[in-house]
Amino acid sequence: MTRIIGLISGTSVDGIDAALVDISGTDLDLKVELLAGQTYPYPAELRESILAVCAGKVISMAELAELDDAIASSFAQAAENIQTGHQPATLIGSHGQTVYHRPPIKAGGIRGTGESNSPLGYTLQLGRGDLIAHLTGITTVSNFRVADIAIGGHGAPLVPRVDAYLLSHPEEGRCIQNLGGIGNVAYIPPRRDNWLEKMRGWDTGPGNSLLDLAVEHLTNGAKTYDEDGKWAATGSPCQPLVEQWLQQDYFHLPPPKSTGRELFGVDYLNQCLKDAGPYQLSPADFLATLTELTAASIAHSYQTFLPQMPQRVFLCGGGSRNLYLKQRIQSLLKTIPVLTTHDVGLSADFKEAIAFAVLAYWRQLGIPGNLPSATGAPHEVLLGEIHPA
Ligand SMILES: Nc1ncnc2c1ncn2[C@@H]1O[C@H](COP(=O)(O)OP(=O)(O)OP(=O)(O)O)[C@@H](O)[C@H]1O
Ligand SMILES: CC(=O)N[C@H]1[C@@H]2OC[C@@H](O2)[C@@H](O)[C@@H]1O[C@H](C)C(=O)O
Repeated sequence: MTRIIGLISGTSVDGIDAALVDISGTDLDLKVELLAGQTYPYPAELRESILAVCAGKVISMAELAELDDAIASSFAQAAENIQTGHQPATLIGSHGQTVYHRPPIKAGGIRGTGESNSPLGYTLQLGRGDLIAHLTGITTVSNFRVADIAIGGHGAPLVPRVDAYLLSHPEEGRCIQNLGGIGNVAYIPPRRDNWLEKMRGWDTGPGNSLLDLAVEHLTNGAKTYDEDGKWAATGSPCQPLVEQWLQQDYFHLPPPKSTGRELFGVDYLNQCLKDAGPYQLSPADFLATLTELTAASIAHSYQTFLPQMPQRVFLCGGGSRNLYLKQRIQSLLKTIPVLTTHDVGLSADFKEAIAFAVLAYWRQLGIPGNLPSATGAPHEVLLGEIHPA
């Protein structure tokens, strides 16, 4: 048994999710016990700097170094805090903070910004692992995405392989749908024959990113998200707009595919606001329409790209707390029950942090972490760089 800390700040940039776990086994015998899970919000100024860079703000190399280290220091602090009252961990798996993600040309081609002739994708997670190791005195694995990108993959999503070993079922086909800033799915067929090869995974598109940006816009920054989806629930979706938005190229691109705030960010929201102009929607109707786009993009992608529909869907990530979004996904998936991973014993809030603890553990054991059918990489590869304490 190994005690490990998993750390991630996702595309919502709401703060650092930290999980302290005990891990044993390696694949089908993999067991994870969550000892502690916490979200540590970023200091407001740091969050603003990160969001500005994600939205394309130009900064100097010196400012980049400063931001990298400020994020690493916050991650190290989160690692210290999560161990309080527990025996210390011997390893940290730190995803860091994505500030830029560009999918590879061959495997997808739809890029938000920064066109380049390079066939390889490009991804940048700040919060360097060497500083986290230095500050905590704990060996840290970081930079998980680059090895998959280097062989032509998307470097994302990486959680599906962990989902496979923690959430597969002998007879049931399952979709594990993460609703973070961006949404992503892992489809796990029943655990027989070549089930791992038959798995699928991709980024479905917006999770909470457009909703959060809209709430911030509609409240002049007073609120950052629609708690439990209560505001959207008082409105009605504008169906013609949803149909129009669903025509967008990304939703029709076959997986493997990945995306980020470069596409589903501020510019995208501004276009949505422009498109909505003629309909004169109330704020609640506008939010309900964005929620419907999010739900419909997920349901349509299952219907279009899965070899068969799952028997059950398990939501995770912050958006699984948005009851209106959950209800809309359920309604569009009709008779397929929509639950949360919490219902089968895995924290819906800390699953991603747990996953990066598992990926660090696999890295140390020399076990590959990517799932080629989800990232589009030609083969499995070891993920992450090890920074000894
Ligand atoms: N009670 C709630 N009601 C509605 N939405 C919520 C609630 N709690 C959290 N959220 C949403 O969840 C978001 C955070 O989710 P999460 O931490 O899973 O995202 P992330 O990890 O940053 O993103 P990603 O998975 O794309 O990397 C918040 O920005 C908010 O939109
Ligand atoms: C580049 C990047 O940070 N991608 C994130 C993002 O947030 C959700 C989705 O887009 C997913 O592809 C990925 O994160 C999770 C942790 C993953 O790799 O599985």
